[in-house]
Amino acid sequence: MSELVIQNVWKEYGDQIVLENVSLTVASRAFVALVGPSGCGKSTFLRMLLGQEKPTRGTILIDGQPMPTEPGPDRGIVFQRYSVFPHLTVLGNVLLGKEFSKSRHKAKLFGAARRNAVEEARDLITEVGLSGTEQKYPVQLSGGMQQRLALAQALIMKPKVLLLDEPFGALDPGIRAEIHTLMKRLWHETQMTIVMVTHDMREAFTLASRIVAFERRRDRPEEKQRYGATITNDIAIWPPRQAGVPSIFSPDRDGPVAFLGHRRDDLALSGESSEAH
Ligand SMILES: Nc1ncnc2c1ncn2[C@@H]1O[C@H](COP(=O)(O)OP(=O)(O)OP(=O)(O)O)[C@@H](O)[C@H]1O
Repeated sequence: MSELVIQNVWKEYGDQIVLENVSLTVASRAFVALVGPSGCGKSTFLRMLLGQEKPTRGTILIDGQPMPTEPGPDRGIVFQRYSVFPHLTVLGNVLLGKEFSKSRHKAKLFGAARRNAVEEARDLITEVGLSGTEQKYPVQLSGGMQQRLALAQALIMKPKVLLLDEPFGALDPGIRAEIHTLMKRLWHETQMTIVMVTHDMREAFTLASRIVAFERRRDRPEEKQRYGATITNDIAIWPPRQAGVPSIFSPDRDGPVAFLGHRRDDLALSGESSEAH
């Protein structure tokens, strides 16, 4: 639901140039997969989109505004591991964002606000296929279930942009395929803009609307530290994919789109309808 504009971004750590002159416009409701060799700066790039790291040079705009210098509720993130809190139950993990957004220090909700938040959290837990696990702790869940929980935890804040750092990298192939189907459905329902780092090209082609490859163009080993990675390939998936518009061409097309609360308002106005697809 948000456009990201990255303009001539460089990232350096001391003498090391990690990213060199990266420019990229990510359309609203796109699903971009970032691929590239290990250590080329994909996670660093994602952290800049989160607002956790600042570019050394260049600008990042979100919906035309400079990227805030701190993570905020409009940007969610899921990592390969450690996205969820081990000492909180499933319900507690999903509620956490809501609690912090109400009271940074106490992180508690009361009365009707709590009841509404609990209801919303339970709906989301059901949505990601974890119904019945509300009182369990992450250690009692499988890896795939923990990643479903991490998605619910990120989604409760209704982020406009979801950042995924190899979220399914540690999962077995079968579990991964299941969670891919969920991920696609959630993308269509929420119509978020998604940027996902992955090492798995099959995953990139299964999920993304666009694949962007980072690499060091100039690669003289003796000068490696002095060159950063930049975009060397940019592939648009055909037939085009867009959140909210499941494709009839896709062999693994998702079921009907239900919309998770933050439906794109102009969908009805433009006469588009998910039922038509
Ligand atoms: N906070 C930091 N301080 C100093 N150097 C850093 C920092 N974060 C990342 N780097 C360096 O930046 C480079 C890129 O790291 P990054 O984790 O972004 O790569 P990546 O492409 O995501 O790698 P991988 O695919 O292996 O996860 C690495 O050489 C890393 O050591």
